Amino acid sequence: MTHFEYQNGELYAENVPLSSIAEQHGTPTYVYSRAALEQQYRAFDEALASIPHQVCYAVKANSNVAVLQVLARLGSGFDIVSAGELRRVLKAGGDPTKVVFSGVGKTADELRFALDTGIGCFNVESEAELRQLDTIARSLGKRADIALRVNPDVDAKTHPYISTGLKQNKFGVDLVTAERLYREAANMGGLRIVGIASHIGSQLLDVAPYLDALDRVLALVDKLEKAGIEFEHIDVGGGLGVRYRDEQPLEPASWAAAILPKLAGRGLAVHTEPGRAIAGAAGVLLTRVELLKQTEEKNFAVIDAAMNDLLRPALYQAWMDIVPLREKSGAKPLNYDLVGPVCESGDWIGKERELALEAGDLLAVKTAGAYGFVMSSNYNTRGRAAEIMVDGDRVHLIRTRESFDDLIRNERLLERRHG
Ligand SMILES: Cc1ncc(COP(=O)(O)O)c(C=O)c1O
Ligand SMILES: N[C@@H](CCCC[NH3+])C(=O)O
Repeated sequence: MTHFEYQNGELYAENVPLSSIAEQHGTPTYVYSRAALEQQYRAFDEALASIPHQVCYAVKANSNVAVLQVLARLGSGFDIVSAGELRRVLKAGGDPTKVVFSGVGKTADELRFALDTGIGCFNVESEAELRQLDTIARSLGKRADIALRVNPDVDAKTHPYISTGLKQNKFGVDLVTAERLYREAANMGGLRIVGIASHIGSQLLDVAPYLDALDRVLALVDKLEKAGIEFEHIDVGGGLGVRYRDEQPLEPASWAAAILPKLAGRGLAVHTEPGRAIAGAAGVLLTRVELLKQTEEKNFAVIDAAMNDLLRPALYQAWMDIVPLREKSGAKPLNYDLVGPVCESGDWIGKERELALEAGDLLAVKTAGAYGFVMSSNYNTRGRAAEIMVDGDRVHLIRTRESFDDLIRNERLLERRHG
């Protein structure tokens, strides 16, 4: 069930008409549904209920502290990739012992901070990181709980920019290196082996690559267990896709039903790191038509949301659904390219859409809750959008729109030269 639906020709978020939010808070504005976030988190939690498990929401998908707070209250763990994300989790009241730290470039300061915070697991992505973590942990008189992120070299059949489990990708360590490193890690005084991890890509629509990756990872687990190395958990990563257009994504329940038999009888807990599948359909981006512009070739609708607000179309040629906040009856649709005001030809949000538009119309870009606001920038000195959380009939402003003062606050004029 979606939490963004039309009632009497008006698009609602839960019990609130989105046009009232656009009128009160302006556009562009991201709007999230608390009920949708909760529903998706619970879908994963329940899908894995038959074995010990931890759902670690991938913070990078949508890191607003109110979003994290909603999930923390349900008992979610978190997959982080920076100290900044860890600070957000802590601010949101997340339990540090349920945090896993992924990422190919963790700095010494980040490792120290995460050790001091007592996070649940470091998902180590290289030999250099393994050695550095061991050294830092020993210098602090601690032992870091680790998993190696294994790169199983499987094709997740997704956009090349969001595929992560092929050997040409920068993520993780290959299976042969992982075996050697586990044996070495077992003798490192600053480390404690607790798990093994893999994450093969994002927006996956098929379970086959997960099963393929799992077979390869479990073969390594078997080898290492024979050598006396024991694991408490296996982290199967995130990556489950959502429907942007006509994709048929797997529900968490059918995904879990496919992978869990492979883990039966092993005594391993399972961790997963979904981002998009929890936050994607829980958000929309509200935007207004600034003006219409006809050229010889095209009908353009210039809207007030641009690539700096929502990068996915420009970066991945991603198709995202764009719908009016108020359905119009009788108006004749035309074929529009919906473009933003940024000075780049790649600045479009949708191409060749049949819509009946006038200046001032309000629109929603759907399924924008994941990799939306988090990938926004200040390009063209545009402030970042506001963010709103709807909860039943309540509307919470969870991030104010960035003002011009916010944008230039940290910049300094050169000091005048003396003499
Ligand atoms: C290590 C890791 N875990 C989890 C995720 C979340 O992916 P998704 O949002 O596709 O579930 C990512 C991003 O691809 C990732 O790199
Ligand atoms: N930003 C990507 C997903 C990246 C996943 C992180 N490794 C997207 O919008 O599809």
